[in-house]
Amino acid sequence: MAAPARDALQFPDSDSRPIEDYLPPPFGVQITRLDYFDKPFVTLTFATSLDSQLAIAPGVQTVLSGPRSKAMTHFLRSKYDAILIGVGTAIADNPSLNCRIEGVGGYGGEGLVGQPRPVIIDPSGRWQFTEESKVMRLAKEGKGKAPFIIAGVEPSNTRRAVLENVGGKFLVLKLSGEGIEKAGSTWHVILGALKKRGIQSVMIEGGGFVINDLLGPGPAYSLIDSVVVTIAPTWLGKGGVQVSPDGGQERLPVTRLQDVRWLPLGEDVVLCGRPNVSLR
Ligand SMILES: NC(=O)C1=CN([C@@H]2O[C@H](COP(=O)(O)OP(=O)(O)OC[C@H]3O[C@@H](n4cnc5c(N)ncnc54)[C@H](O)[C@@H]3O)[C@@H](O)[C@H]2O)C=CC1
Ligand SMILES: Nc1nc(O)c(N)c(N[C@@H]2O[C@H](COP(=O)(O)O)[C@@H](O)[C@H]2O)n1
Repeated sequence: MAAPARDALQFPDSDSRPIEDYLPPPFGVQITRLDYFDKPFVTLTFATSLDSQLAIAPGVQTVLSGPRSKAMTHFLRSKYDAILIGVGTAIADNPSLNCRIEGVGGYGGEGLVGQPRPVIIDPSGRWQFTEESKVMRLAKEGKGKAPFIIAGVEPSNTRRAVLENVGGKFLVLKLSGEGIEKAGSTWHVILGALKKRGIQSVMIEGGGFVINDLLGPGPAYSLIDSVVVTIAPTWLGKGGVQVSPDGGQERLPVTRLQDVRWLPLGEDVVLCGRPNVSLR
């Protein structure tokens, strides 16, 4: 018998229906890609202020989403095989990276059904996690899956032991040097490796480097299937972590989203859209 979900969140069908088209198939729209590359379905999702900032200062966790859009993020987490962040976010936020919607595994549901696999990109081993880091503790408690850490160098035996103790693993990939350009980008390497391990869908939550890199002028932009952005009614002011990819006038028609839907959720608004419509 599953434990009662005391701290679980609710997200009603009336709120989730307009978002479903932007989720991975079979729930969302089936996408036929002309530029065939075997990768998971990718949704870029994050919360920003009115001045396009993710956090009030580098390394500082900043609450932007209100209760309904926060529940929306957790609903999204239940629909993806994996949730991915960069190491800057792991260090700044000590995040849970689990799904706390009522009825998923660990929150009233069975096993770990509906829990995404946390994936942290940490090429040079900056994240000094311990068994008390939230994501590790939740994995131990059966409230989330154990993380995969994408590394660029072999980890120490100590780090490997802590991670493997909770059921996680290191994926050591070549993230620099020769071969990256041939692959397309580091994102091609990362997403290709996740697909090979059976991950069919990934929601990418941030932080600033990750989002700006994916939206920037490189080939990684073509890997994004949908975008779900929460916009909170607040300004954070200069000096924060900004979403503002490198670009230029000539890129504007390419980076404008299509199939756009705006959904008010409490005091926030959620923007859904698709880049790359021409790739389908
Ligand atoms: N409002 C929101 O929705 C969110 C806010 N945040 C905020 O963002 C801030 C963290 O952002 P950043 O410092 O920019 O860090 P980040 O989380 O984007 O991590 C950047 C680091 O990850 C590694 N990395 C990421 N992608 C890589 C790739 N393709 N290849 C090789 N290495 C890669 C690199 O070491 C890079 O320096 C924090 O303040 C956090 O609170 C983070 C996520 C969501
Ligand atoms: N949707 C959303 N709204 C905000 O206001 C945020 N600050 C974030 N941040 C992201 O959520 C992670 C923290 O949440 P959990 O502890 O995992 O529940 C954080 O790491 C960012 O990825 N997101």
